[in-house]
Amino acid sequence: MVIEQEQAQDVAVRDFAVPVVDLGPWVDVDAYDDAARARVARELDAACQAVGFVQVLGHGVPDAAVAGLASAMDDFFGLPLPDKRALEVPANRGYSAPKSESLSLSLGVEPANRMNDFFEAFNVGAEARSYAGLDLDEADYGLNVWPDVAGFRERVEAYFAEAGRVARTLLRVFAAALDLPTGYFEDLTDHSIDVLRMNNYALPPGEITLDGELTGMGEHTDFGLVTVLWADQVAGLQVLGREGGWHDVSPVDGALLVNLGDLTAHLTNDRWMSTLHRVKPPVVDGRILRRRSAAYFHDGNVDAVVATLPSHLDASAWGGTPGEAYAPVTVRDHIAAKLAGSRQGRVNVSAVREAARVLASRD
Ligand SMILES: O=C(O)CCC(=O)C(=O)O
Ligand SMILES: [Fe+2]
Repeated sequence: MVIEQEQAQDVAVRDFAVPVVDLGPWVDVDAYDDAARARVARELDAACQAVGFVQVLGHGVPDAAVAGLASAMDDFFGLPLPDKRALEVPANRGYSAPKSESLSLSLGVEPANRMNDFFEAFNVGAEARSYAGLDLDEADYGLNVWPDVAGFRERVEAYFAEAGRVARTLLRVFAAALDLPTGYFEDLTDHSIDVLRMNNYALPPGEITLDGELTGMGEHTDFGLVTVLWADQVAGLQVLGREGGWHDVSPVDGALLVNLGDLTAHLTNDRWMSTLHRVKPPVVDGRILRRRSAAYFHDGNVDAVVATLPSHLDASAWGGTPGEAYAPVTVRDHIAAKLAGSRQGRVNVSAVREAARVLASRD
């Protein structure tokens, strides 16, 4: 019996793959028919159930926008540390120096070791004033700060607009995949808290003493509805499979990774997965290979209440408890609880289901 279980585990590890979905029919709408769009919705539904991570092609983001983002990141992260630290601000914006965030605390789990989260990041995002005509509070959104680097803001904003378009397109496909009208999520997202986090995984030059196993970014789930993740092809990203093992993930040429956040798990009562993931930078001769990624978080309107969809209240069909649903939560309260964990070192006791999965994966 034990051997059978081990063999099943081996097969699960071998067969793990992040599905590739071509979004073309939803991006280049005139070139495709409804049947093609329905097919994409079915593929996305299957991927969201099985893995919670997808690689999307046909997203329509020009190569030049991605190249511009990457070069802007290189220019910024190449600055001397004091110049970068001058852009540290209290809100979820600006610069975060290495080891200043602890993402596993956002789930209520103590980091497995003290070398956790060896990445630096720079965040920009939607500001309350981006949504003209709505009386929104800047404190809920945050104000951007920009480095004094020629063309940085233009390059980052160009990519930000493209990633936001992809995220909004994905929510239309999600609605179709969930048998809802395609505009269903617009009320939840028309003044969405969106943040682009540019990550740079690098150790300072010199010798490093490894204190336990090195982690680039601790295991976590993303907070919001959906994340559009550009990552270069340097190994490091790992995602937790349904069977409880960690798997390396590297995007195919031209693909953007997409993963679901907690709020989508809330909506679908865990039929779709807010998948745990982490980054393990490869250490070669005591040095980390540099790795870059940029995560566009599409989190939803600050005042939206996210509740399980009426069609998803009975979770028994996908292995859950009949009638069990997540408690409705506002986007504001959910994000605040998660950020208090990752940025202020406070354990987030409300993330019970995610924390249980992290702990199970360490056994
Ligand atoms: O670096 C990566 O590939 C993942 C980044 C990530 O998970 C995040 O920023 O939330
Ligand atoms: Fe993430």
